[in-house]
Amino acid sequence: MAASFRALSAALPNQSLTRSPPRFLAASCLSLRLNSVSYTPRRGATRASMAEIVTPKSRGKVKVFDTEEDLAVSLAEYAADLSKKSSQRKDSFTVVLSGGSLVKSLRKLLEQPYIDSVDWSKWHVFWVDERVVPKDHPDSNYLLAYNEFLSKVPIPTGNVYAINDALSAEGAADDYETCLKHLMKTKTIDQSERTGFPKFDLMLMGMGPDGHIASLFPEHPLVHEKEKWVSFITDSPKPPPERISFTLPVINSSASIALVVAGAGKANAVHIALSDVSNSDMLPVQLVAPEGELSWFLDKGAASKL
Ligand SMILES: O=C1O[C@H](COP(=O)(O)O)[C@@H](O)[C@H](O)[C@H]1O
Repeated sequence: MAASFRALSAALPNQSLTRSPPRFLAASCLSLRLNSVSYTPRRGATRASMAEIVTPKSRGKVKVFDTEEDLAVSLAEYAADLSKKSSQRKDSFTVVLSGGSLVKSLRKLLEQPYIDSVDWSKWHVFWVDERVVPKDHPDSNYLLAYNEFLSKVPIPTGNVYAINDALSAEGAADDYETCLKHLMKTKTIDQSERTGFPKFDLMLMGMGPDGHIASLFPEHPLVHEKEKWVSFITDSPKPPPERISFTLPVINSSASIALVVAGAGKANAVHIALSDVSNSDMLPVQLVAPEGELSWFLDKGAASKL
C-alpha cells in the first residue's frame, strides 16, 4: 500500500477509504516544514482574518483563515483580481469549477463590490470533473454550480460548458475533450507552451478527506493518465460511480490553482499534502503542481494538523 495513502488511512480510522486500514503510520509523511508564519491584521469589515504559511517550495502559498466566512471573502477578492488582470489582457477568462463544498465558498462573488465590478461577459466556465448523471440530477456538479452561483451572475449562457449528459461516461469525456480542443484552437482557452495542454486561467478546486481532487482518487490508475485531457471512471469510490475528470497534465498546466479546503475532517490530508515528501504513489492532491501559481485557502479546521 502506498505510503501517503497508508498514513491517511491511519489518520482517518472512521472514514471509509478504498483500501483496508493500515497497521502503522508512515512518520516521514507527516513531517511538515514551515519556513515562516506571518499574520495579517484585520483591516476592515470585508478583510479576512488570516495567517499565511510558507511551505516547501512547490507546495504554494497557504492562507489560513479563522472561519470559512473569512476564507470566502478572500477567495472572492482573489478570483476577482485574477479576472480583472486577465480581462485587461485578453477577451476570455477561463475558470474551472469543482463540485462539492467549493461552490458554496464562491458566494461572496455574488455580493458587492464583485457582482457589479467583475466583467462576467469574459468568463468561460468549465468543470474539472463531473458526475455522469442528467443535468437536473441532485448529484450533478453543473446543477449545484447553477443553483448556487451561475444562475446569479450574468455569464453568457454560451460560455458555460456543461457535459453532454446524453452520453456514456467514455463518450462524455471524449466529447468534453473535443470541446476543449476546439476552444483552444479558437484561442478562447490558452495553450501551455511548456506542455501543449490547455492552460486555464483559474482552477477552483476542492479536495476530499481522502486527498482526492477532481475525480482522481487515491491509488486509482486514472491518476497516472499522461495523454488524455479528459478521462472517465466507472468505479469511483465516492458515489456516483460514473464520472469524467480532467487529467493531471491538464490540471497542472493551469495558470493558477486555488485549492479550497474547509473543515477538520480534511486536516490529515492537508497535512500530508503540504509535507515535503515524495514517494512513488502519492495522494492525488500531492501531485498538484501547476505551471503557474498554487494558492491554498484553508479554514482553521482544515489547517489544524499543520
Ligand atoms: O466528488 C467530488 O468531491 C470533491 C470534494 O468535494 P467536497 O464536497 O469534499 O469539497 C470535489 O472537489 C469534486 O469536484 C466532486 O466531484
